[in-house]
Amino acid sequence: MNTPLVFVDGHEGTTGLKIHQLLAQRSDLTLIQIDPDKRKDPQARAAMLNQADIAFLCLPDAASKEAATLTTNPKTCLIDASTAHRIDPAWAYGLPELSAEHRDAIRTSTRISNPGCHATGFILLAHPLVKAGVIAPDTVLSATSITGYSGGGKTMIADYEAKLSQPWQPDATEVLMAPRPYGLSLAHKHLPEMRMHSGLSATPIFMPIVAPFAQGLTVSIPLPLKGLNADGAHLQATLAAHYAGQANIRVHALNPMDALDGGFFPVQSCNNTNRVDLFVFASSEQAILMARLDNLGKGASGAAIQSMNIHLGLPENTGLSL
Ligand SMILES: NC(=O)C1=CN([C@@H]2O[C@H](COP(=O)(O)OP(=O)(O)OC[C@H]3O[C@@H](n4cnc5c(N)ncnc54)[C@H](OP(=O)(O)O)[C@@H]3O)[C@@H](O)[C@H]2O)C=CC1
Ligand SMILES: CC(=O)N[C@@H](CCC(=O)OP(=O)(O)O)C(=O)O
Repeated sequence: MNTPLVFVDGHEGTTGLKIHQLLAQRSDLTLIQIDPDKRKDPQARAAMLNQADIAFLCLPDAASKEAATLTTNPKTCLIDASTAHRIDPAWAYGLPELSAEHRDAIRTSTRISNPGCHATGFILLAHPLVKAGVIAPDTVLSATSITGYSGGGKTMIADYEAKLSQPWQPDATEVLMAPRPYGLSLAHKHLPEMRMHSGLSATPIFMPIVAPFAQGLTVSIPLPLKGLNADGAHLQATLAAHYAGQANIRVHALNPMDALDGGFFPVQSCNNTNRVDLFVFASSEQAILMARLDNLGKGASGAAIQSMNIHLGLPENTGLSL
């Protein structure tokens, strides 16, 4: 039997390597590889892209856009991990849990854009509440996201790991040992998709924070309840109803104090899974919504493989646990 041919453009990077590792174990696909000396040669890449049934683009934005123009075979399905096509209406947005239409678009489109890691958490929290009319579309939501340094790809990983392994150079390590807020130009690259795929008309205020651990991410959205016409129980029930039957999304009970570790929220508990955990912590006046995921799992490689499985009509097993 012919199995689908799968090519990973950028397979030596963080996202590409993980996709490769997860797919190498599968017998229902055939991985095809580019000559390592030609991995950035447009002609060699074009040949691989047009031979593949599925091509993952695990590249910087400019190289992803180039890959899209190099792909002329109408049968090749591109799954792009970069930011390049996430608000392009010609591309399906690879978050199948948002709606039946999203899942259908992933199945039928040959252009699929993989969501950003921070955006995945934010949109999974905000979309159902906007859709249900609990949050008005013109609300200016704010959000923070704490993430491990692997979210910054090879360069950031090398920087953290070189410096953290040099305790004899306290000046270098001390800066990285503290969490580092960024995105302070208020123009983080995930904002357009966060707004569009949540159904918001207003751009959220978003501050990501990178911290000295490799992997794991949690997005938090603070929400005043006054004027919302909803209490914490209603927020939790709305999320639970929206994601009922979605294997990759776990909506926790309201105020799950047992999910905390001595009162502290464990940011890394979805690591090495393709799962997102959603939480509502609420008092009578305020709520904090939280989404936890593995930035390399459901935030990148896991989500991309899930989209491939849906597109090919295969079981949704990504090789990561749920
Ligand atoms: N890391 C993460 O958690 C997430 C990353 N993403 C996105 O996925 C994409 C890949 O990210 P990530 O894996 O982290 O990045 P990395 O920097 O780890 O890897 C990118 C890879 O692309 C290669 N590359 C660069 N230009 C070209 C080119 N013209 N042709 C072929 N290969 C090229 C690089 O080569 P070289 O090895 O020579 O540098 C590198 O191997 C990015 O767009 C990123 O924003 C999305 C979600 C999460
Ligand atoms: C720590 C760090 O730098 N993280 C990256 C997000 C990683 C990611 O999701 O990148 P894509 O937008 O390409 O999907 C950032 O915030 O820019």
